[in-house]
Amino acid sequence: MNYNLNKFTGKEQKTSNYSAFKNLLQLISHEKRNLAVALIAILLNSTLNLLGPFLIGHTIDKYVQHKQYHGVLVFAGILLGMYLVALFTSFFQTKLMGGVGQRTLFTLRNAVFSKIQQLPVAFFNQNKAGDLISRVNNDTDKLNQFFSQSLMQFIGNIATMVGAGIFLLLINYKIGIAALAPAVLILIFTRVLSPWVKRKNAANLKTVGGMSAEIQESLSNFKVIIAFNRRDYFRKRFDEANVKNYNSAIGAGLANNVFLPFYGMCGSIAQLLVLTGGIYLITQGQFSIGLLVSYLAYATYFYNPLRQLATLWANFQVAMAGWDRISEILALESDLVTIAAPNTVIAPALLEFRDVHFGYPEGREILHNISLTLEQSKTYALVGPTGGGKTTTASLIARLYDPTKGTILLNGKDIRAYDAAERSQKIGFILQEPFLFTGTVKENILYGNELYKDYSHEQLAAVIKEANLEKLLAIFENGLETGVVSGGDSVSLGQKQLIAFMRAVLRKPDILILDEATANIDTITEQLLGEILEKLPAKTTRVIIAHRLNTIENADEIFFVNSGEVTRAGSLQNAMEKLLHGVRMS
Ligand SMILES: Nc1ncnc2c1ncn2[C@@H]1O[C@H](COP(=O)(O)OP(=O)(O)OP(=O)(O)O)[C@@H](O)[C@H]1O
Repeated sequence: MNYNLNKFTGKEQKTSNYSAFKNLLQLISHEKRNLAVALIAILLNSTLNLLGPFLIGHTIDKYVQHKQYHGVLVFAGILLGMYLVALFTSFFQTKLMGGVGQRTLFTLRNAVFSKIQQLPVAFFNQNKAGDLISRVNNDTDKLNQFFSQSLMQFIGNIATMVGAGIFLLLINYKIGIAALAPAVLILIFTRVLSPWVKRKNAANLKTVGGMSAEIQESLSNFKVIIAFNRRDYFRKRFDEANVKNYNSAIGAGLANNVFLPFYGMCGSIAQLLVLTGGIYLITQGQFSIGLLVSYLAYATYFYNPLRQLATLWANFQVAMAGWDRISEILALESDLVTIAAPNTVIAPALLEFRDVHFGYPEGREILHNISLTLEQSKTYALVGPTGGGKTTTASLIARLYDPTKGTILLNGKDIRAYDAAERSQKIGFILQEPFLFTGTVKENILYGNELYKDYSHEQLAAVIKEANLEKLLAIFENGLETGVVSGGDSVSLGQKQLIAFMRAVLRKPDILILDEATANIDTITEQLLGEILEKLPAKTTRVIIAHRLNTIENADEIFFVNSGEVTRAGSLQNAMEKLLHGVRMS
C-alpha cells in the first residue's frame, strides 16, 4: 500500500465546503451543551447590537427633534445597559469557545498521533518526520483557531447581517433592496474565489510541512553536516524551503485578504445608495432623519459583519486545508492487519517462507520467489553483498512488511494471524541502527517488556544474571541506572547495540534476529555476546546477519542472499567464495 501523504496533493478541492464544514462540526459534536450556550450568547449579542440603531433612530425622532432631553438620557441609559450585556455575552462565548477549541486540539492531536503509531513501517519510510510533526502540531492548531476564534463570530456575524437585512427591508423595502444589492456581487465574488483561496492555503501548509522536514533532517544529521562541511548546502536547501514558504505565505496572505477591500467597497456603495435614497425620500416627506440614521447604521451592520466574514471565511479555508491534511492521516489504515486464524498446517519448521516475493511500495521487486525454513533451536546466518536483501528478509520474518506474494508461516500458522503483541513476543529483532529512548539503561532494556515491568531492582538483577547479561551491564558506568539521551552521544554506538541486545534477549523470543548487531562492538565483547547467544534458552532460533564472517562460524546453516535470491551456501567456505565471486563480479 502506498502511504505517501504527498500523493494526496491536489485532492484538497474534492471535498465541497459544505461537506468539509459538516465534517468539521462532527469534530465538536460532543460539545453540544457548550455550543448551545455559546450560540445563545452570540445570538443575544447580535440581537442587542441590532436593537441599538432602532432605538437611536427612535430617540432622534421622538426626543432629540422635540428637545426632550429626559427621554434622551433614559434611552442613552438603556443603550449603555444593552451594550454592557452585549459585552458580557461576547466575553462569555469567547471563553466557552476557547475551551472547545483547546479540547478539539487536544483530541485531534491525540487522534493523529495514535493513528501514526498504528501505521506500519512503510508509512514512515514514505513520509518525512518533519512534515508529520507539522501536521500534528501546526495543522491541528489551525482548527483550534477556527473553533475558538472564528466559528461563533461567523454565526454571530451572519445573525447580525440577517437581522440588519430584515430591518433594512422592513423599514423601507425600496432603499432596503438598494442597500442589499451590492451584497449579491460579494456573494458571486466569494463563490468564485473560495476554491483558489483554499488552494493557496493548502499550498502554504504544505510548504510549512516541507520546511519543518528540512529543519528536522538537518538537525538530526548535524554531525555529518559539520564533518563534511555541508553547512552551506543545507543552508541553501533550507533557504529554498524558506523561499517556497515565503512565496506561498505571501500568496495565501494575498488570497486571504483579497475579499476585504472588495467587501469594504460594496459596503461604501451601499451607504451611498442609502444616503442618496434616504435624503430623496426625506425631501419627499416620506422618511425621517431618525430613520435615515438607523438606516445608515443598519447598512453598516450589514456590511461590517460581511467584511469580518471575509476574514473569517479565509480562516475557514485555512482550517479546511489543515483538516484535509489531518484527515489524510486519519483515513489511513495499516495494511498489516491481523487476519482470522487460518487452519494450522503441520509444519516441522518454526518459520517457513513459501514462494515469497516482496517489493517496497512503488519500488521494484527486491525478493524473488523465496522458499526457506528455519527450525527451532538452530542458528542461521544470512550473508551476502550489500543491498542483496538480508535486512529485507529479516524484516519479513519480523513482519515489518507483508510479502507481496506468497506466505510466511510461524509454527505452521500464517504469520499475519498473530496479533502484534504475540508476534513481537515471539520474534526479537535487533536492528542495524539501534534506537534508544531518553531514560535509563534499565528503562531501555525493559522497553515493551510486560514480564519484568514491575520487577524490583534486585529481582531484575537476578534475571540479568540468569540471562548472563551481568558482564555486559558492567560496561555501563552506573549499571542499570546509567542515563541515556535519545539521539545523544552519552552512549557509544557499540553500547547502544549492547542495550538493544539485552532488550531483545530479555524478551526470550522464539526467534532472535541480529542485523549487524555486533558491527560496532569490540572483539572481546563480541565473544561475550557469542557466549550469551550460546546460553539462550534451548528453544531459541537465531538469525544472524553479519558481514564479518567470523561471527557466524558456529551457524548451523548459512543462507546466501544476493539480488533477491536466497540460497543455501552449505558451508562457511562456500559462502566466502560466493561473496568473493560476487565482489569480483561487481
Ligand atoms: N525502505 C525501503 N524502501 C525502498 N527500498 C528499500 C528500502 N529498504 C531497502 N531497500 C532496497 O532493497 C534492497 C535490499 O536492501 P537490504 O537493506 O535488504 O539489503 P542488505 O542485504 O541488508 O544490505 P546491507 O548489507 O547493506 O545492510 C536495496 O536495493 C535497497 O535499496
